[in-house]
Amino acid sequence: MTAPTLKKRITELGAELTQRYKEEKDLVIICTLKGSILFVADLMREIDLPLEVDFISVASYHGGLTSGQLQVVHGMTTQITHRPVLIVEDIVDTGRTLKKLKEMISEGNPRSIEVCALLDKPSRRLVEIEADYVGFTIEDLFVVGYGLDYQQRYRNLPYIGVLSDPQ
Ligand SMILES: O=P(O)(O)OC[C@H]1O[C@H](OP(=O)(O)OP(=O)(O)O)[C@H](O)[C@@H]1O
Ligand code: HPA
Ligand SMILES: [Mg+2]
Repeated sequence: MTAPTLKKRITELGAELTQRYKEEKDLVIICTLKGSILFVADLMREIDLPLEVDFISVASYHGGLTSGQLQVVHGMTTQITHRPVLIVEDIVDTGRTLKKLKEMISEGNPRSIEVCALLDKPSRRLVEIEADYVGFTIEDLFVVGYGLDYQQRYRNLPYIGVLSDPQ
């Protein structure tokens, strides 16, 4: 996925989300660190509404290729009670991260919780969960770039590519 392809799709997602949330007040965007930082930075500039952004740090891949235990490394401070929450994720793979995250966030009693994921790998799903807005549906390939890492590398690539020969 080239940088212009990403930009075009993110512009579309931003317009869709602007329509979705325009009647609501107090939108909170929750970005999952670290993978979603580039995506949220671009997406929030395409949402033409007042909003608040916060970050939550959860890690399940621990830098590698396979998903393990979900760890909350850094929580968020924003009050989300009775507010519409949009979780922004870079990728939904097995779905474990998102499922846990949604459970945790719903404990804060928000008005609604929706998920916008840049990438969706449905063929890898191990738990039942779907994002409400998806940028691209992809095959079962390990991808890097535009925030996504392999052992903490490649996040700074401006495009998304397939990791060809993981070491
Ligand atoms: O659907 P799953 O199989 O749970 O995988 C998806 C999650 O895994 C990755 O995070 P990671 O744990 O690698 O942390 P990072 O964002 O800091 O790279 C990715 O950013 C998603 O949050
Ligand atoms: O394909 C992927 N790439 C990088 N990080 C990931 N976390 C889950 N799936 C992936
Ligand atoms: Mg990672």
